[in-house]
Amino acid sequence: MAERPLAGRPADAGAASAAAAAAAAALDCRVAERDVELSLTVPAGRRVAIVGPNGAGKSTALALLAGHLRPDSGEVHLHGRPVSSPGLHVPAHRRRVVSLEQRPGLFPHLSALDNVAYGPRARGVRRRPALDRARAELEAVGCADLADRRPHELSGGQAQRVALARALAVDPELVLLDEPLAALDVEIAPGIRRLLADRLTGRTVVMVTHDPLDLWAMADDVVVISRGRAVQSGTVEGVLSRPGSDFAARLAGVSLLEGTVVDDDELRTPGGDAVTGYRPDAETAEVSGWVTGARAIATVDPRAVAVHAAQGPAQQAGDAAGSAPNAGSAANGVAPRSLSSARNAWPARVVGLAPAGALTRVTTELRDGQRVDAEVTSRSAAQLALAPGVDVTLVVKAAQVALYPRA
Ligand SMILES: Nc1ncnc2c1ncn2[C@@H]1O[C@H](COP(=O)(O)OP(=O)(O)OP(=O)(O)O)[C@@H](O)[C@H]1O
Repeated sequence: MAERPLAGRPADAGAASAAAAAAAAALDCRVAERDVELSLTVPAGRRVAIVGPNGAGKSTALALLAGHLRPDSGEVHLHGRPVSSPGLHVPAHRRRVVSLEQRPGLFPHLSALDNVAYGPRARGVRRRPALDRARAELEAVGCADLADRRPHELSGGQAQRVALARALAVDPELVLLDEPLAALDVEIAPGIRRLLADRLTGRTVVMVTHDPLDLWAMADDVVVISRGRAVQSGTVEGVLSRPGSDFAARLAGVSLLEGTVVDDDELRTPGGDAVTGYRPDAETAEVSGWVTGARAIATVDPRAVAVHAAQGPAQQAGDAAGSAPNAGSAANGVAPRSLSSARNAWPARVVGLAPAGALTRVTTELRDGQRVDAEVTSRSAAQLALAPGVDVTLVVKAAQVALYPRA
């Protein structure tokens, strides 16, 4: 089994330094001015994405690894060697760390070939082998025919390819990516993403991104940070299939509801809505976390959510279950029961609409303010006259609501 990135505080200092010594990159430090206190371990050959809301501390983590920022306390290790610790700071240019950012940052007065050869030359490689290496790296990113061009003669995508060649020409121990696709046109980005995925496989990479496509295409593991602290980590699939925060849920494209366990297959939200679903973890050891009164989360795929005019479907759900409907509404503040074991019916209010390809994404709020997105055809959105402020009932099959104990 692959080693996992380790986020959060290690149990003791001995374990922490052992993990740091074994890792390709590790930081366990604090930057007081930014209220950032991060612990992160990146195993060799893994590509770890750091995600989180604006201001969470993602760039700070990259700056600590690159050597652009000194921690107030704690340590940064690269390949088992401390590079920042009390009384020690190895400067950026003496770390074998390269960064790819939104701007390629090529030297404007040098050709593409000389830009790529610059790194090996600066590390003492003789001119001819440095140029040979640069040609091979340009070839590998599909830019062999652009070797003689200056940066201003390259398109944005070509410049980013040359920047990748330049980064890899120095055999870095660690590659940092800070949203390298963010400034590219949507037609260009997919090709560069594939190239990065291909060229960075097997290398040790820490990337910052806001795009879930990047996670699936380029990352092995993901660390979610919030307010300067790591709050969840694991494989991309593990984190996105079981998001522990609203932020991770949005990345995964699902809505997240929190509540407390009331039954084997049901949680209740703070607003009193019953959320009936299925438990993917039920057969595993984590079953122990599912006890009445414990905190729990539900994830809901927006495409599984049907939007109905307020109250109507609750009535229908009750009819379908053959029971007397007792649905309340957002207006009267009475919690409607989930009227059938097969269905959920939640009163909600529309708070936003946005195009989502051929569909319309409807963002709604339950009575306790928790958000649930639904994707409906634009025709349905028009027929229901959906607009911010409109009360609706959301209907979701239990089979499409995944329930988990809260970690
Ligand atoms: N140069 C700085 N001096 C002081 N505080 C800073 C500085 N740069 C960032 N901060 C603060 O440190 C915290 C973490 O910022 P950081 O830039 O690392 O977040 P981020 O997750 O990269 O955000 P974004 O997604 O907006 O780029 C924030 O509170 C921010 O305001």
